[in-house]
Amino acid sequence: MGEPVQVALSSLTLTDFRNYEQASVAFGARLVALVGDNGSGKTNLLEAVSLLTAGRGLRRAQLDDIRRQGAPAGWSVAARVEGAAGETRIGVGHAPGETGRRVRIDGADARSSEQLLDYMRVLWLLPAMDGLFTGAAGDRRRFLDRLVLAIDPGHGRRVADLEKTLRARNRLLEEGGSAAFLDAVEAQLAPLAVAVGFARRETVALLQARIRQQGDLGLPFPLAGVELAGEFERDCEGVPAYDIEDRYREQLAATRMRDRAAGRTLYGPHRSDLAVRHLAKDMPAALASTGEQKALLIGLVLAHAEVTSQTAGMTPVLLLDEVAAHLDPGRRKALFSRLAELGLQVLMTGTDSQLFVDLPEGSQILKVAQSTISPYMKD
Ligand SMILES: Nc1ncnc2c1ncn2[C@@H]1O[C@H](COP(=O)(O)OP(=O)(O)OP(=O)(O)O)[C@@H](O)[C@H]1O
Repeated sequence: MGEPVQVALSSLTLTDFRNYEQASVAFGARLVALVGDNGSGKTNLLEAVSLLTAGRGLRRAQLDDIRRQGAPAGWSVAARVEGAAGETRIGVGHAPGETGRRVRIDGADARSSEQLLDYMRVLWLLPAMDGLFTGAAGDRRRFLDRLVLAIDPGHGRRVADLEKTLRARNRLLEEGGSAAFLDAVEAQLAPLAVAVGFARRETVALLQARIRQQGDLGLPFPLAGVELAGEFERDCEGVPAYDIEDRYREQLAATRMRDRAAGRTLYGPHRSDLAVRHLAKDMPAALASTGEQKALLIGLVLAHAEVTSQTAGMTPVLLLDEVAAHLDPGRRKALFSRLAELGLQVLMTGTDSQLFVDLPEGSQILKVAQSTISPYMKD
């Protein structure tokens, strides 16, 4: 496979987006640091970029909550992205009363946000993800689905359809729907479950392979062992897809009473988990120290960025919110040089420009203050 296309945003314009009334920024480098005080709008800027891809963005916010407080009309984010097709103008927006997010590509309305994945893949790490390994399985599953989405653009739609169909089954159970209706819904559910499970397994296998190779790179980030976990996953091991589909349908039909009593479907890929281990210590990631957990997550995201570059043929854009602040200077430097080696565009935030002194030559430091973004000048 050839070299991946290096994808990068060259500009971003925000209109009535969170704390920004109108702000524009030109990105002149792959590694970009955003420096600003607490509450200045750094994460909001990353959120704007995270909305330029399929999904609900890094805060999973309601579309109308994003609109700048007091703004009379809707919000929008417009960007220029350099990639295989040269420069493409992409944009998203929402106005009060509209049901979904509007997506524009080169001046024309796009059918769905999935189309944005043709131009850019985006992944993020946030302070809220510090507890990912110790927290709820649902958060890890969502994180995994985001990893899958960057590699396999159809995954978002499949997961959304799976969730919708599960809700339909749960509603039917609750309302005492007929067996025929339940049969029909379960017949829809089974292939979706198989497709979602299969896409997750593929991504996890690619990550496992990449992480094994990362061992040779000598990076100061511990290697993460990743595995899909859960009853459904266990039952699927070594079973051909068509058998899994049949078995899942049978299982659903046999557990209607139990699921009705529970008020939800208790078995399926919607209950799967991503099990992460600290390989060198041979222990679950949840038992590693806070710093080790952060480093594990960074290692995982670096491996994922490589897998995305290879499988999608384009480098992903990474959003690293307050990641630098938690690393010692040695690890920070190692992270910066690895990001530069991988040719990724990375937008990272911090409250202190000192955090970014070791950025390689040619990186860009921007200052975020009073809802404006400007080149950083030393005081
Ligand atoms: N819809 C909105 N309208 C106006 N302002 C908003 C809206 N939503 C959030 N804000 C404000 O945007 C400001 C910037 O938030 P943001 O999370 O980007 O800060 P930050 O620079 O990342 O700070 P920190 O370093 O504390 O994480 C906050 O003061 C927040 O109250």
